[in-house]
Amino acid sequence: MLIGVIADDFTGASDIAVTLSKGLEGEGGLRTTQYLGVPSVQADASVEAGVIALKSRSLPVEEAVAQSLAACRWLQEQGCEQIIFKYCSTFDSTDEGNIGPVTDALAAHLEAQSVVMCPAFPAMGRTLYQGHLFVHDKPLNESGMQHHPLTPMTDADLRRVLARQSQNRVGHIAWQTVSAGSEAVQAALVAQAEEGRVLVIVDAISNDDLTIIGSACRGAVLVTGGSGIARALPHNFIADGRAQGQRAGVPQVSGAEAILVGSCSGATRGQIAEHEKQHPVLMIDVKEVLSGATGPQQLVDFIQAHQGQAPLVYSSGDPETVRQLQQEYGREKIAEALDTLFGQTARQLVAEGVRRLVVGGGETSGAVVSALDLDALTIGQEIDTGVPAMVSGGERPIALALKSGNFGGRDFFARALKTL
Ligand SMILES: Nc1ncnc2c1ncn2[C@@H]1O[C@H](COP(=O)(O)OP(=O)(O)O)[C@@H](O)[C@H]1O
Ligand SMILES: O=C(O)[C@@H](O)C(=O)COP(=O)(O)O
Repeated sequence: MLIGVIADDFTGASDIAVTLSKGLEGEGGLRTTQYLGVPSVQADASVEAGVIALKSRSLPVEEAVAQSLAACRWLQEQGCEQIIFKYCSTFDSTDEGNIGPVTDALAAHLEAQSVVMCPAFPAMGRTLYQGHLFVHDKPLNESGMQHHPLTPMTDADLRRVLARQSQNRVGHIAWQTVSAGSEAVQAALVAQAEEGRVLVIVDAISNDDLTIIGSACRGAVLVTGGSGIARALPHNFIADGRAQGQRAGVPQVSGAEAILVGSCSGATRGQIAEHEKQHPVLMIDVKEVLSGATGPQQLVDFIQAHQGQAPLVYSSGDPETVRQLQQEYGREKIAEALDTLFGQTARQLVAEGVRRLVVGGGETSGAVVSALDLDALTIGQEIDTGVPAMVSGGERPIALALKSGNFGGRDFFARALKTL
């Protein structure tokens, strides 16, 4: 294994897995496998990039650090020369962490002197300029992310956000340096290290910038960012003749279907509204879940009664509904109850023969996939930017699409099921 990724959520893991397997246009990427948690066995020798999906974005800091270090050690045991810590392109975190503390711990473990931190994902409108993160034409804190149920983002200056989370000094490499090329970036990283600035926010506003940064990261033991940071990293190994470049295969699975959605993002709510125009949709009443009046059986019954019609169940609410519910019951209590509900529903559905599953939301995907006890997923065709079709191993494979809340076109849900 050449590149090892520690991803802080499941949708983020599949986003970077498809990026590594695609590589640069016309060249191809690495043979990539996504693992669900830290594997207890060795990886298959054919794997060139291994992505470990954790559900650590919203864990207490100590647990997130411990799990990330365990993942890092396993990846090192598999021979990885470069570790990537993948977080969200909208830098989803709280003032306590977990991006800063996890990067601090990985940098210390790997003895990295300066670490690139670049969540930019221009293909999805996330650009980083003068240390400030934008989502299309809005600063992060006006993009809708200020309403996120678990990790509300209220500051677009990532240097400030990171300084609140990290024990290390935070540095910055501005776009003007990036645009001067990879040697300029390398020299700037050395200069930052000499000043003791270990965590270095690096601007990027285009794929060309990411290619320059990727080239500057040749030989770096630790790189961090959104999936965009990985687009040019396979090239370093392919150019050295250490990998051949490959194209993603298309998984084919037939069987019953379900769509489970817990993301409350504006994009996802728009996709649900679009889906509802032509398909059966069930809204979950969160209060009834908390009182025990609604459980997995109702969800399973709905999905089974509408097989073949792309049935969707969702808990998603608008910012005002979420705010009121959280005020009344508490953020963690709701998230835990919904995670349990979606996890149990998915388990029952698979036991009853569902084989094609689409999930909306990172935490929600983590809850669903963890409940299914899958180990490794093969990466297939990209359905929409950052969302691949994936297939589990074993005699009864399951096809999955795990959609980040903010990703996908308006008709994503129906199209995803057709692709699986
Ligand atoms: N109606 C709701 N009210 C409050 N919280 C909700 C509601 N529906 C879902 N949630 C919670 O919101 C969070 C959404 O996070 P996630 O699944 O990661 O989506 P995203 O990909 O948009 O971040 C989950 O923790 C989920 O349990
Ligand atoms: O980088 C991204 O935007 C995604 O890969 C990601 O991490 C998605 O997280 P969620 O929006 O919580 O699904």
